[in-house]
Amino acid sequence: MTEPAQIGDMTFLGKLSPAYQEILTPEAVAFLTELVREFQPRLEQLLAERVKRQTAFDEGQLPGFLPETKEIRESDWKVSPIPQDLQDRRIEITGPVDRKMIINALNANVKVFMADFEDSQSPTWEGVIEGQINLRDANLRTIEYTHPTLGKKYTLKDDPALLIARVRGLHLLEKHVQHQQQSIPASLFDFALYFFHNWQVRKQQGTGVYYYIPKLQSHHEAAWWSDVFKYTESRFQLPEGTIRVTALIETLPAVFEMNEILFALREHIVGLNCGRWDYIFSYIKTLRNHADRVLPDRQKVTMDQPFLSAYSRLLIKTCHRRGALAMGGMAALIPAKNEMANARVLQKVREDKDLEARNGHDGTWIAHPGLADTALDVFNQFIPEDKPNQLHVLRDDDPEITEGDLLVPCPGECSERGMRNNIRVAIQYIEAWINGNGCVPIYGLMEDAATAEIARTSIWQWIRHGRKLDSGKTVTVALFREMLQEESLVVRQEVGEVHWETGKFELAMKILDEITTSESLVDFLTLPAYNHLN
Ligand SMILES: CC(=O)SCCNC(=O)CCNC(=O)[C@H](O)C(C)(C)COP(=O)(O)OP(=O)(O)OC[C@H]1O[C@@H](n2cnc3c(N)ncnc32)[C@H](O)[C@@H]1OP(=O)(O)O
Ligand SMILES: O=CC(=O)O
Ligand SMILES: [Mg+2]
Repeated sequence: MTEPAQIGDMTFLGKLSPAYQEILTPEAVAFLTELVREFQPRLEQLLAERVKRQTAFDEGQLPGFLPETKEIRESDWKVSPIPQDLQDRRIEITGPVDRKMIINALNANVKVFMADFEDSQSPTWEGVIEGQINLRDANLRTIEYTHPTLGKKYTLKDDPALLIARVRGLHLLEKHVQHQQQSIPASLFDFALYFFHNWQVRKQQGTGVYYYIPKLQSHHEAAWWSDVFKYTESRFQLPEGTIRVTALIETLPAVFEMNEILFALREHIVGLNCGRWDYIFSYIKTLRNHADRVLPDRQKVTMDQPFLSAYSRLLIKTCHRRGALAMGGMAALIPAKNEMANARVLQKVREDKDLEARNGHDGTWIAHPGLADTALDVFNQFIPEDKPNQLHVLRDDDPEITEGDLLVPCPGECSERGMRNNIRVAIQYIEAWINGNGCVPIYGLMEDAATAEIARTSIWQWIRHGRKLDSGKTVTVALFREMLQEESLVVRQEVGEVHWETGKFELAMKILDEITTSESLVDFLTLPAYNHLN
């Protein structure tokens, strides 16, 4: 156990090595403390609003466009002009803030690297502080890494990709840091430290400080972020717009407030992103009590399903009308080692990216450098090399996208195979996460916090509504528990006895059991899992 340490008004419960103290300087901590004092109380109110709103959905209401903000949706306005270096984002690679991955990502054949403190990062104390060290070194361009056993050296190429940092969601706390005996918001922790240590060097490089913000549920939350940005710029006497942000639209309530979110953040926002995996998770979570909107096997829930197609097309239409970029999402496929299997992966990625580019997205995400050339090839067919984006695609002639289009039930079967697959994925993902690894390849797919949420909430929802599987069995707690035992044996065989014995699989199964059989749906699996993280 590390002894608590005091820096200014903050108490630190995680270790403070000399390298960590370069990040947690008294000045950086003073800035973080100001933000916490100024913004944590309002954040708590916003989180309470989420609960109130969910109660209404649970009682039968459906999310929809807000009558009180009609004027914002219907009037003409645009977001601030997009800075030059953010205009061409046709391919963005994403990945956790691991040192080697950061170098590989910045060297990949992409325009942008989204450095992730969120879905793909398990927030151990070491992970989040070393992530800040790594990003500082990346911005300084001094970042290097030598593999401890292979001796392979990693350095940055001359023209690395543009770096955008994604901070943790508003619901998460950073338990290793306390202000007045209370854990502080993880979002402010990530935001403040990244800003403090990087604005100067980025200014010298002629650029701004760029962020992705995740999991917004309302335009009030966007307004909160806007005030955080304005406070920060004024505190450091920087021009408005030094901070630039792309917001993920990855919750069902937020899709009805895209205009309002852009408007609330109009001085700082440059685009919205279709975070499809959290969006699917949010569709399940928001409509948890709606028996007519239960989702089928997750393999069936693809971007060509009408409700997801409407989401992508409305996001593009809304963004382009307002002068903002409309980023696509993640295909979740990763290269296979076998050549034939890899050809199939690349073909699927090509099809997924083709749909996005054809819809009018300005760029897309990839999970692995091995997919960069394929995704780039597709987007280059829609965006010639001398053009930065597809902002000219206004989709004005499209039929109106209605509330009904965004909420339309998704057809498809709930299969026993799908349920068993969800169980095996969830066990393995939770086990990796509580061991400090937030993104893992499982059965040829990239699994992160968002995709794992779909796996576990699907089962919860199938239990809740007594779904019948293709095998004729009805999904109940007892059936889930029987399958959990059976599938754990499969996982045990797949990962091998040594990994099973040295890993935390039993604990992962216990967490999965708790969050799947609970009467009310646990908001995020990372909340109970965080209690088990160092
Ligand atoms: C829903 C969402 O939020 S999506 C966004 C969040 N998710 C992500 O960012 C996913 C990021 N991707 C990853 O973490 C990884 O690709 C994984 C875990 C899925 C697979 O990783 P690995 O098993 O290491 O893949 P693999 O062995 O094929 O890697 C080959 C090389 O590519 C590198 N690599 C793989 N993915 C990435 C990446 N996203 N960024 C940079 N480098 C990468 C590896 O570090 C490795 O480098 P090396 O040869 O120098 O050792
Ligand atoms: O963050 C992205 C997502 O798909 O979720
Ligand atoms: Mg997400």
